[in-house]
Amino acid sequence: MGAPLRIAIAGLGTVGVGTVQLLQEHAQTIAMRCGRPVEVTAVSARDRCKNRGCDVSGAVWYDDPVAMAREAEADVIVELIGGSDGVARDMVAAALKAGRDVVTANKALLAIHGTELARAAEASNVHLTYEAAVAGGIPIVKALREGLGGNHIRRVYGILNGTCNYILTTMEDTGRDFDDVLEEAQELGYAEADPSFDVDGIDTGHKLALLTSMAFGCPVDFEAVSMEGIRHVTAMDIQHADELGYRIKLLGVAEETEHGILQRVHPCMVPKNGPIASVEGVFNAVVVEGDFVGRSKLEGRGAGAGPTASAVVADIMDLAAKRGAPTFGVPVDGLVERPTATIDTHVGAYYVRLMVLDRPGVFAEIAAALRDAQVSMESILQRGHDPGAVVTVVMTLHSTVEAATTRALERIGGIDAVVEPPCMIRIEDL
Ligand SMILES: NC(=O)C1=CN([C@@H]2O[C@H](COP(=O)(O)OP(=O)(O)OC[C@H]3O[C@@H](n4cnc5c(N)ncnc54)[C@H](O)[C@@H]3O)[C@@H](O)[C@H]2O)C=CC1
Ligand SMILES: N[C@@H](CC=O)C(=O)O
Ligand code: NA
Repeated sequence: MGAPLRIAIAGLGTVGVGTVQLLQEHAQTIAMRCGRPVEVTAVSARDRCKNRGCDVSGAVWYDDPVAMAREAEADVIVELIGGSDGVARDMVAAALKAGRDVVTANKALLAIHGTELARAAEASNVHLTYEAAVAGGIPIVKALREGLGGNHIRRVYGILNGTCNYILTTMEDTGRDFDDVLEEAQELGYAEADPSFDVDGIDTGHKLALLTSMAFGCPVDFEAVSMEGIRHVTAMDIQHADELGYRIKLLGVAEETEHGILQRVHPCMVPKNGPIASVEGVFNAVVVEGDFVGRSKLEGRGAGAGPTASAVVADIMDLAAKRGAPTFGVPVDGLVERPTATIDTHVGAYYVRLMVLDRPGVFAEIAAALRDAQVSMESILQRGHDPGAVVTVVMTLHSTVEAATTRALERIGGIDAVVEPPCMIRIEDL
């Protein structure tokens, strides 16, 4: 048995406590598989006196995680605090500068400062690993960097946020309200410190930016991700989707297109019998399409203490066993800038829900707007009939370039009788 791998953990919340518990519960198995034990020698969190249900009394306590990253007697620094700037960024930078390997679950940090931090890791000849940061317990970082490394990847997509998938499937199954289900996801430890990151698609965007870099060998470009969340999806849309043969999922999609790499996050209607629709609750799924492997799908829990700790510990074990890869699959100087495509070049079909005053002539105005924008309608249905009152109109549109759909919907939104901005959800054959 080799010398212990000493680790210092900053952040003892949902993921930090889960990680300590896993390391303690499976200490023997981990030591056997790595050829050396893993010891937690230092910890840092906000409140030293808090009872967390895990024993860290054998570790040195630091009030300041940055000092811990610099000074602790540790080989690996584990950052489980969160946030793209402030203390998380400072402590990761300090650890890398001090020549220590870093494990983090922080996708916000890497999506924004990933290239700079990967460069710092290379300069110190250490590793920066982040399996927990993308799709929680699913080993997608390892799969992309290693298992699928020989492929030319054309598209990577999936359900990357456990909170949103939990909200959408619970709303669908129980008819409960958005806010009520979000609160439950927070209690279960799924949501980000600021849950708007989850429900506005930002967390999915962070993860997608990391997947894109690994899949396409380009620098992380979070700014290029088009993001839309699930706040505007109503119980009515979920019901309509069901009637049309779809389920609604928040997807992140990164794909090679004729205009460049398109990174997009938005709710989608996917066929009920397809491989994405069946992914429920806190589960995530990531699909990778490679030229030699074809389509490969990984599914598992995307959030919560246990699954996330599983991924953090996998990274720690790789470091203990001296297995490592460049942060984004190739050294930073080998990452190649690619042209980026914008969402208005996306081509696809659409579901549109309109709230309109029930009066003659409205359909003609809608049809004219679609005609002038060269958008072809597949179906239109008015739900209910109540002259002078507001009724729901549901349309599906044939495959069209998004710029045209946007143009048509802007005009439709301006029609007097249309009383709310149109709700548009993309339809994908995934
Ligand atoms: N909860 C989840 O399911 C998942 C979370 N993550 C990521 O893991 C990280 C941690 O998330 P959670 O454990 O859920 O958060 P949390 O809010 O439960 O825990 C954060 C911890 O950081 C500590 N902390 C905050 N500011 C600090 C400071 N200035 N100095 C020292 N300690 C400080 C807090 O005391 C707390 O112990 C985040 O980056 C999150 O995005 C990633 C995958 C899944
Ligand atoms: N808030 C995130 C946590 C994991 O990354 C999610 O819900 O997926
Ligand atoms: Na993962």
